[in-house]
Amino acid sequence: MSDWAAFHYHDDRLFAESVSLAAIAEQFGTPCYVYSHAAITAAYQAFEQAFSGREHLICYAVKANSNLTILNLLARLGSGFDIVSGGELHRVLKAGGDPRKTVFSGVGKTREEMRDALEVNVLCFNIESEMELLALNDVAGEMGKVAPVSIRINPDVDANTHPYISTGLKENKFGVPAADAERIYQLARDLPSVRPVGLDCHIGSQLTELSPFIEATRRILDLQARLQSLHITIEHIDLGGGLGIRYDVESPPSRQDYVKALCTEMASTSARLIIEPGRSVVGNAGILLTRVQYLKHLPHRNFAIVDAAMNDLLRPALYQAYHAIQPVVKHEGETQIYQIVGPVCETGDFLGNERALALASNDLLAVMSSGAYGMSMSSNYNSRPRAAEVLVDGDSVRLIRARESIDELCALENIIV
Ligand SMILES: Cc1ncc(COP(=O)(O)O)c(C=O)c1O
Ligand SMILES: N[C@@H](CCCC[NH3+])C(=O)O
Repeated sequence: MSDWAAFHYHDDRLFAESVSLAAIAEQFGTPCYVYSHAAITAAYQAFEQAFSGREHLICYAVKANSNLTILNLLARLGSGFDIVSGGELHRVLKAGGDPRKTVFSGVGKTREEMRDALEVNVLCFNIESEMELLALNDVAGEMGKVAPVSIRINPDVDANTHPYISTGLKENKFGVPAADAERIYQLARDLPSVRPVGLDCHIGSQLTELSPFIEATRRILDLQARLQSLHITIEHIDLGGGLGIRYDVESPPSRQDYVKALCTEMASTSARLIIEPGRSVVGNAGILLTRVQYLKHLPHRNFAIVDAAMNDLLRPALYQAYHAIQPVVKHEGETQIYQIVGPVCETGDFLGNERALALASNDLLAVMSSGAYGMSMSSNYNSRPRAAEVLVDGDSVRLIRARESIDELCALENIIV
């Protein structure tokens, strides 16, 4: 399935699989995230098939989209998970995910989160500093356990992506410098309650070329050889996530070419290959459905004020990220250039700039490529309840997260007089 194939026009009306988005807006209201079961399945299976027999594990990065139904769908497809918090661990377990196929990443795991993960025997902790290693050794020791660990290496490779989502440069907070790795692995080997089992790196997100992945893999393999000479044997190599998707005119490598390139680099080792894709599994499997409230035609600029905002989809405001915006029903009318903005009281609250559209009040728009880092980064800013989420499968559409109510927004607050 090609990237946007799940969302297609039929007689000028935009559909998700076999369901019209206008019908979804009618039934569930807007703003509403709409995901395609077929697109998620196809993306996952494209990764899976590309390994063609090589020992591997796909650990879907939960942060990209952590809806329980989506995690459950991926778990049933055989996916493992990459988590970065106790909250994400809880979601994986609740969704039926297997903790023994779960890797725990993140620079600031708390001792309580370590305990919870040890309790359920996660596959591996991706350790990001020496202090964290010592803390885990301590926690595991208290529990009478030995924690399996990988050290996340910062390979100092430029991912050529937005600076906020580049993670593998030496100035980034992630991982340990390659120069310190041998010493930290020896420490891990000698500590009583951790056991080094893997090597880990993740250089950034929305990468559109293979070369940084290849460069990072080579540096990791070099390190594996140096560890072997210290008699530290690595059972798995986790190369993280980061494969980009098409938002606009990008042409990232296919999932197949990406996996094949990693497998080629890894041909000399029998270590199991782990990848942690997030965006490339769910990004183009979701859209944000929103309705135009008001149009404001000014001499110098036209605004379309829609009912979704930066609290629903933060990426444009945070990274000036581009998301295509398509009419749900194409109609006649004068095409004008609009800034598509939300109701939030911030000038940075926009979903798209300079978009040529023929619009009328009450029109529906689809903000494309919103399946990853959309709902999972949403907030209640301006006391706006979070959007509903639905999953389309063929001609069926089901609510997978109800729209939040105003009462729920205040539920944890007390008035102290
Ligand atoms: C450790 C780790 N693994 C995996 C991912 C998933 O990345 P992506 O959604 O770009 O595939 C991220 C986010 O960039 C991450 O920080
Ligand atoms: N939130 C980012 C990706 C961050 C990846 C987290 N390591 C985005 O929307 O593009």
